Amino acid sequence: MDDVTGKERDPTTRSYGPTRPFDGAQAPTIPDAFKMIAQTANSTASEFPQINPDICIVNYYTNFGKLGLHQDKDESESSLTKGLPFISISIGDTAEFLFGNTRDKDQATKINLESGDVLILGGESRLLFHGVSRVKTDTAPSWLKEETGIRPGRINLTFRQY
Ligand SMILES: O=C(O)CCC(=O)C(=O)O
Ligand SMILES: [Fe+2]
Repeated sequence: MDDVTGKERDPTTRSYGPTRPFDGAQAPTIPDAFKMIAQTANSTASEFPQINPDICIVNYYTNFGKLGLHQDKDESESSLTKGLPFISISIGDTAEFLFGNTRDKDQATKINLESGDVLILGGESRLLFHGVSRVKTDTAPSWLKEETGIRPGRINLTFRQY
């Protein structure tokens, strides 16, 4: 697998760079094992191009966590024009995930993203509005809690190519 230097995202300016904004630390590379999972998932969605991820955003949601409807459009113009997919992996408690063509949550479609679910938005769906309306308390698989001691809440990883 190619060794692509990771990028850090500055949530304030919504831009990507080689270093972490608050302390200047170099962005680490994405572990090969993580990349492998993302790229294997990517290859099952054969209608979308294959990416070589250089960004992995990790979001942790407590059981009160939410994320408003938004579009992911901070990646390069070329990446967005080509509709390069992002691959999202959910771990822990189930999320109620919304997506739609506008920012209006009343018109959005609601699905559950359970632990282990993979969601891929690419091609024409790359710029869909999406967000998390709630995280459902104590819905993580019991084996996951027992084997890892994962704390309550949800972890989401999204892999992208800048
Ligand atoms: O947590 C999720 O499922 C979505 C995360 C997301 O939309 C993002 O990081 O841009
Ligand atoms: Fe997003």
